[in-house]
Amino acid sequence: MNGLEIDNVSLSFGGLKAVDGLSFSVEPGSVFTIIGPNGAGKSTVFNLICRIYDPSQGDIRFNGKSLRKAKSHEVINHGIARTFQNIELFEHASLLDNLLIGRIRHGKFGPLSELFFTRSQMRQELAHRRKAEEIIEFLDLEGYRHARVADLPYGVRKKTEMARALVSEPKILLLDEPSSGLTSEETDDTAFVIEDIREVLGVTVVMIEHDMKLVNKVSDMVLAINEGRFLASGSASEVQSDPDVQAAYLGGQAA
Ligand SMILES: Nc1ncnc2c1ncn2[C@@H]1O[C@H](COP(=O)(O)OP(=O)(O)OP(=O)(O)O)[C@@H](O)[C@H]1O
Repeated sequence: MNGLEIDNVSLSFGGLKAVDGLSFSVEPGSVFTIIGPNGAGKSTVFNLICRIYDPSQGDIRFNGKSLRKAKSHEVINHGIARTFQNIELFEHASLLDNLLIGRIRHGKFGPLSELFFTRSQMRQELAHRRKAEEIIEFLDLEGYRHARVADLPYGVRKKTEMARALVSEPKILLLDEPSSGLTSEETDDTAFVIEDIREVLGVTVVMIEHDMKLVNKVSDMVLAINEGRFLASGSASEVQSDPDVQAAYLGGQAA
């Protein structure tokens, strides 16, 4: 199957089943949102996809190929990029340098060839810069190109993290709570950005999100989980009106 498949995956931390026999699939070209109360296992699912954790059972496939043998740093070579719940950038580097670091998977040269700056390396360097500039323009970040990330407002840093993931030209982008810490105006802007990522760049989006307004606006498909297990899936409104989902939110902290 094309797209991302999570097939009967489990992972425990000591006695706690963080993900428990979970299966779902993500259609290419869609925006797929995972919701669930705090501690439901959402970020653990992302960490399993990105090979930060190894599942104790089950398989994760992307375009039919198992990711189980991939190392975490190789996941990007499969066309999977992500952002984090807590922004993870090189704070003391400029926005542009952070984006150029995000191009690493496209580098074809070994350390020795770095000593000799050949014509093809120059062409590659130019291609990296062009891609970085294209994404800067796409996300309206032109004014911040040379600013140090640590000096940027929170919302812009969040966008920078998205940009850093996008310059790797992923097929699928995992967004961990893209609206967290944003103002409602910035969250509205994020909805447009996500739609453009899908429509203009043709990138599939899988997102973890608590803000139901954003979920309703952009999601083609929503999956609700609780205690690491499947609760419901369907359209945003179907999932939100599901009695099991409502009970899970009432049982825990509301999202
Ligand atoms: N590295 C870890 N070691 C031990 N327990 C962990 C670890 N990571 C997550 N957990 C536990 O696994 C469960 C699922 O955590 P996870 O972070 O995936 O939930 P979540 O749905 O992303 O929550 P939130 O919405 O609060 O971010 C929680 O009970 C959490 O405390």
